Amino acid sequence: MTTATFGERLAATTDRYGHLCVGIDPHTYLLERWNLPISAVGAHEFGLRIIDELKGRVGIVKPQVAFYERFGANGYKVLEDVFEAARAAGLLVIADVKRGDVGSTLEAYSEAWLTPGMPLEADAMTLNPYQGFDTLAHPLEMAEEHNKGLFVLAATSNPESASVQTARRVRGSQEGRSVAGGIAARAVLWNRDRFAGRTKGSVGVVIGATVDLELLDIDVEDLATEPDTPILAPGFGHQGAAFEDVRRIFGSSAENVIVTSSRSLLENGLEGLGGAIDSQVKVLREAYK
Ligand SMILES: O=C(O)c1cc(=O)[nH]c(=O)n1[C@@H]1O[C@H](COP(=O)(O)O)[C@@H](O)[C@H]1O
Repeated sequence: MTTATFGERLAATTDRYGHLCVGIDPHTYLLERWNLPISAVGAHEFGLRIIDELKGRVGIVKPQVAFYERFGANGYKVLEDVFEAARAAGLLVIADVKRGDVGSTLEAYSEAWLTPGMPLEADAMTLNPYQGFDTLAHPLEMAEEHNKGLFVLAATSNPESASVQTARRVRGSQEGRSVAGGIAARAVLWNRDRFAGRTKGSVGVVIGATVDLELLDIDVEDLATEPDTPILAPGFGHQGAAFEDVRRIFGSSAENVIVTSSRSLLENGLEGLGGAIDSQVKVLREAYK
């Protein structure tokens, strides 16, 4: 039996559980609100309790590594446990690491997060392509080899991103596409090349739900051409985008969108988390009807 690609596993997960992905982001103020210590131990408890609460409700988690990394070696140790618990619970794990560097160094990052059997193995990782899309050669090959996924930052949700990502590239004397649009186009091309004949690609892009797609000149329809390009979409909830607008924002690509949500769920405390998840799942179910 051949192993399913990341894109296929992602589609099976969203078919079963819907499009919500819960971000595991143990901010200091959230650890305080959850009555947990501001330490690796607190971040450990936080992650495990969220995973417990998610079982059977949601299919995808996205631990934000920075909140663990700040506790040094202990932070990494407990992150390994959080990944293991998530995997044991049958969740797809997206390591939110946003790595980017020269190609030879990025190879080591991708070995850490994408190699089967490594302590920090995840199903997918986030990558920063702003040293040039071609620096991603190693993670792209490694993801294909191990049936992993990648999410490449294209149009990020933060307001500061526009100054870089809306910039137009110049081709001869012609104004070309936006920087973000160029990144998205490369991901689409990669999927067409490497996943031809499949319905889903495994190389996704990050497009914030808060961005102005017209200004960026990104046509999301291009991402919904088989093999579809998955979209990791932060910006819902705390950053201002409304969950009910997912179809309006992403059009025919909405089927391939992972709706990620962290603070707007986690601010409800452990007692309120289950209810908050259920209500976001319900709103999304309506939006996808
Ligand atoms: O890659 C990401 O997940 C990401 C990309 C982006 O453009 N914007 C963005 O907010 N994120 C991450 O998504 C999460 C958003 O958290 P909330 O705003 O609390 O839902 C954080 O972990 C961010 O690091």
